Amino acid sequence: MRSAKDFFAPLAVGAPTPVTEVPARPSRMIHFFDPSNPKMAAKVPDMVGVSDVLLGNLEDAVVADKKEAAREGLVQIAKDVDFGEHTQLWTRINSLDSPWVLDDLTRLVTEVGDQLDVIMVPKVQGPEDIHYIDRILAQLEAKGGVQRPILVHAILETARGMANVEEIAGASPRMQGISLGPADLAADRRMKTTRVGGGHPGYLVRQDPAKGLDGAPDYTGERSVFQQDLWHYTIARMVDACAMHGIFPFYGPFGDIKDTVACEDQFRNAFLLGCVGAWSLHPVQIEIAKKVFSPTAEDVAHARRVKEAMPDGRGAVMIDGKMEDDASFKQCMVVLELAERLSANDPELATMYEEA
Ligand SMILES: CC(=O)SCCNC(=O)CCNC(=O)[C@H](O)C(C)(C)COP(=O)(O)OP(=O)(O)OC[C@H]1O[C@@H](n2cnc3c(N)ncnc32)[C@H](O)[C@@H]1OP(=O)(O)O
Ligand SMILES: O=CC(=O)O
Ligand SMILES: [Mg+2]
Repeated sequence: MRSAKDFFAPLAVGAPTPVTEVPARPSRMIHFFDPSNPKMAAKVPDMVGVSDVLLGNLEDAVVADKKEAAREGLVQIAKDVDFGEHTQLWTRINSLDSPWVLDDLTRLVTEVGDQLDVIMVPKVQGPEDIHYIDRILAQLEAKGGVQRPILVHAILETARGMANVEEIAGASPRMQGISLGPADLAADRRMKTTRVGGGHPGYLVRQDPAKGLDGAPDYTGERSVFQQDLWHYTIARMVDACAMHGIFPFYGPFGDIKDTVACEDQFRNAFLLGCVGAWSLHPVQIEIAKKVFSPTAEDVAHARRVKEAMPDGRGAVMIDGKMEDDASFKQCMVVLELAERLSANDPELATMYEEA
């Protein structure tokens, strides 16, 4: 562990100074595209301003013989496309034990380092992986003359990464956030699922049997079942680790593209638990994330009323029959700050909140 006094010092001569606070930029959806897929790549310019984050994926879902094409495609996109002020460009590099990662980092940082906001690192096992990335990024930033530090986002998708999540979150001032990677995590944990995120009909609780006429349980009667959330523990723990270190938690992929209803539910669970965004794998998921990860007009209106009733955030008042005090005031401030930040980039949202 570095001492507190040199935590924010650059890790290579000539590298930019690390940030002391992670910028809170709108990141409701991290939209994945494969830069080696000409159809997807061609859509990137039109998605600027539509998606908060566009991520050129180099890892899983890109076949081995397309790895170089994906890397070069992303370099070209970063050079050609103006991402403007409101859309960030991220990449997901190959895993640290893969034959591609060193070239991913070297090529991208030295060639288009100033265009890249965040590098997502898959299968992070512990703080040592972030320390490795931290140092090599500093060396490459110095070599490429990169002006601002590239931030790092870890995917939580191994049991060991899960066990080390707090240390991962605090491993470097570059840490921007963490995403849950439910597909790899399920495999690594040896869960018996075959899906990319979301729930499972077999993971449920069943109502107790009613009593029969003889007072004994009637095991033949109808009983309600309630599907449970496979990811509750993991997301909640990730959210705490991120909040503790001032970085941002995200839900990852939802693979059932056609099930837009369950996708919205999964995203909303993550939002309510504290996540700021989720991955979008298909254009249809961008709108779902935008809807879910923007506070509702109703919540914004309520938060404003609480703020008006308690201008200094202290005391206790009744609003619509409910007690509000310092703690609910703070929750309202979280909602209002997010609404303000999002509406600064989104005139439609700004109008919706004005009219709320
Ligand atoms: C567990 C993990 O690691 S998850 C992260 C890794 N996985 C990914 O990144 C997957 C990204 N997404 C995809 O590859 C695709 O969306 C798929 C394979 C899921 C579905 O693709 P398709 O069957 O082509 O979907 P569909 O036919 O509905 O596509 C409609 C159009 O949207 C385009 N499109 C689909 N996905 C995307 C995308 N992510 N970004 C941009 N455009 C896209 C298609 O190219 C197609 O274009 P066209 O109308 O010009 O032909
Ligand atoms: O990379 C994401 C995952 O779910 O695995
Ligand atoms: Mg994965």
